[in-house]
This record gives sequence, structure tokens and C-alpha cells, in this order.
Amino acid sequence: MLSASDLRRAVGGRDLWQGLNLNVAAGDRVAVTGPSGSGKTLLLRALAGLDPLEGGEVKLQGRSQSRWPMPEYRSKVMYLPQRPAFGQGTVLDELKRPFCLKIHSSRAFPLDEAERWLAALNRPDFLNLSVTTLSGGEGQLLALVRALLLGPSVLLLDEATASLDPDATRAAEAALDQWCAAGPVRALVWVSHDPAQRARVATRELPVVLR
Ligand SMILES: Nc1ncnc2c1ncn2[C@@H]1O[C@H](COP(=O)(O)OP(=O)(O)OP(=O)(O)O)[C@@H](O)[C@H]1O
Repeated sequence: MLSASDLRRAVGGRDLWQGLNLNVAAGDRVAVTGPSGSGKTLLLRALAGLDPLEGGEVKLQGRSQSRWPMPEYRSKVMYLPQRPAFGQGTVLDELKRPFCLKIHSSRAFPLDEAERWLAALNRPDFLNLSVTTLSGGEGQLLALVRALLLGPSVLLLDEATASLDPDATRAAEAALDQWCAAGPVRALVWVSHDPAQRARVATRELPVVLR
């Protein structure tokens, strides 16, 4: 589904990593590991088409990233940052916002599904909260639900539960598990510093090694 071959990334004139390869098939849950500063975020952002690479090639469904229309590519390979940014308004406004974009405009906003995910995350009364008042963990839950509703093929999670308490973390993991199982062509690539979480959620690990 998603493949990366011989990737190289440098910042400030030094190589972070090179010769990095990755293959993600449907149903895969890959944990990206490595010390702080090794370039895990930069890898996920490059896979999402948000950051450049100094070398190598990323392909989605056998087609080079550079040959995809970027909005379509990013609707299929979605990056979930550790600290998501929101606009103004309520949680409901924020969940609806991407459905106004051209790439998603053929789909109606799935309110029932949003309510189901929020209930599964123990946030049944979330929709009318103002996004400017959300805690860091609540912001992560909103970003997660937004991503699940948009339904990418590959979801790139960058410490996406790092601000959640243990119960909310388990609920988010269960929601992701359920989401993955519900579609034939879904996969997760997950950066997590927590070995116990990686053991729970990942089917294999990709170490990012400093060069
Ligand atoms: N836009 C940028 N310009 C220059 N250097 C950057 C940029 N973004 C990140 N870096 C540097 O690249 C290195 C890798 O950053 P990155 O955020 O990918 O690390 P990480 O492995 O995700 O770290 P952590 O585990 O602490 O989140 C760091 O040294 C960081 O300072």
C-alpha cells in the first residue's frame, strides 16, 4: 500500500538517516522507534507529503508520491500531529471543516459516526465545546476523531496519545483497533515512546537510527 525506499533526510547539513526503507501493507500496524531527535516526526511528515526528502522515493499504491495530486494523496495518507492545531468554533465545527474541502466534498458529514466515536472515547458531550478551551489531551481526541471520520488508508500517528491519561489512551487504542478492523485497506504507522503501548498496538517495529 505505502512503500518508502532508500530515504535520506538531512537537517542543518547533517544526515539524520539514510537508506531507510519501509513497506506498509493493509492491516499493518508499524511502530516507529528511535531516540528523541532521531527524526521520527520528520519521517512521518515526509511520508505524508508535508516535508521534503533529500533522497529516496515514497510510493502509494505503486505510484510515486510526486505523481499524486497532493490533496488526494494527503486524504489517503494522513498525519496526526502530537499537538494538533484548530481554528475557531466548536468541536462540531472543527469536525465538519474538512468536509468543506473539495477533496472531501462528495461526502456528507457523518454526524452519527462522529457521535459513536466520541461515545467510544467517553466524550459523549464533546460536540458543543469550544475548541479554544480544550486541554491538550482533549485536542488529541478531537484530532483523532476527525482523522477517523475522514478515513485515510494510512494513518500516521505522531505520539498521538501522549497527552492522554491511561484510560483515555486505552480508549483511543481500542477506537483505532476498531477503525482498522472495519476497513479492508487501512494501516497505522505509530510513533510512540512507550514500549508498553508499542507492544499493545504494533505488529512490528521500524527503528529510526541516527547516522
Ligand atoms: N524544520 C526543521 N528545520 C531544521 N531542523 C529541524 C526541523 N524540524 C526538525 N528538525 C531537527 O531534526 C531533528 C529530528 O527532529 P524530529 O522532530 O523528527 O525528531 P523526533 O525523533 O520526532 O524527536 P522526539 O522523539 O523528541 O519527538 C531534531 O534535531 C530537530 O531539531
